[in-house]
Amino acid sequence: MSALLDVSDVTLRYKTSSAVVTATERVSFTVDRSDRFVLLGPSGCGKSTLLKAVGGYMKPSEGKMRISGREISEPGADRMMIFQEFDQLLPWKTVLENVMFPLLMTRKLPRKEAEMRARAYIEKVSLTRVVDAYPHTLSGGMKQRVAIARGMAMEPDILLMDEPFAALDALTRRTCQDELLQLWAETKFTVLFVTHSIAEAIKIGNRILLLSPHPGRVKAEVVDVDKVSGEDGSAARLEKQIHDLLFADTATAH
Ligand SMILES: Nc1ncnc2c1ncn2[C@@H]1O[C@H](COP(=O)(O)OP(=O)(O)OP(=O)(O)O)[C@@H](O)[C@H]1O
Repeated sequence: MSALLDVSDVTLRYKTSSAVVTATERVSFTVDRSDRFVLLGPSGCGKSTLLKAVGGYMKPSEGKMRISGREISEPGADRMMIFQEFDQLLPWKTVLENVMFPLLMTRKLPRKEAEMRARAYIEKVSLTRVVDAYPHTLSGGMKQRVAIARGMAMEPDILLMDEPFAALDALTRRTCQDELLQLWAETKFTVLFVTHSIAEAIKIGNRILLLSPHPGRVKAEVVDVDKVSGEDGSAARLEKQIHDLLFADTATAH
């Protein structure tokens, strides 16, 4: 069976008026259906850039990206992005209207079905009681859950999440991580998740791709994370192993 997402030897560059910045170099990985695939690496290694490219917002300078066998050339409703920022919702629309918005914009569903679909996903993220509220009346965690409901309601082939919980306090962050895993257990969606937190990568991912510092290159892939971190004390051991892998060069350089 071929992979849902196939990233093959991808180099991503930014060309500014004064310089060319190589964000990632010859990165390859594949994501299968129902994977919780994490891109992990230090700040500046190109994780967000990779996600942007998978989203279709940036073209590789070299290499190819395919989703369900089709080359990625532009954004599409088969890939929904969820960002870190709390301001990704439309402030003049209610929670319900925000979740319905992409369903209507892309003409995926007629209004009545879109509303039913949106209400179902709002319930999944436990926000039914604020369905008619405006974003400015919600906490950061609630706004992120609305963004997740909006992405999931489109039932895309893959959800692209760029450090969605990074700006939350520790307790809310843990709750949101637990909720995401609960949602995954219910619907087995596919997610490509960016983080620079090793602990978050181990908690969220079943596979983790480790990227080197700028420019990002693949250092290693950790597979079967569920199995490893399910055993007693093994999450802590895995966290240390990943830390050592990620920072091996830095340690020897100093
Ligand atoms: N619009 C841009 N123009 C020029 N260079 C950019 C642009 N966006 C990012 N970069 C550069 O590309 C590299 C990768 O950035 P990117 O944001 O993808 O990294 P990241 O791993 O997601 O980092 P962080 O965890 O801090 O968000 C960095 O060197 C960054 O300065």
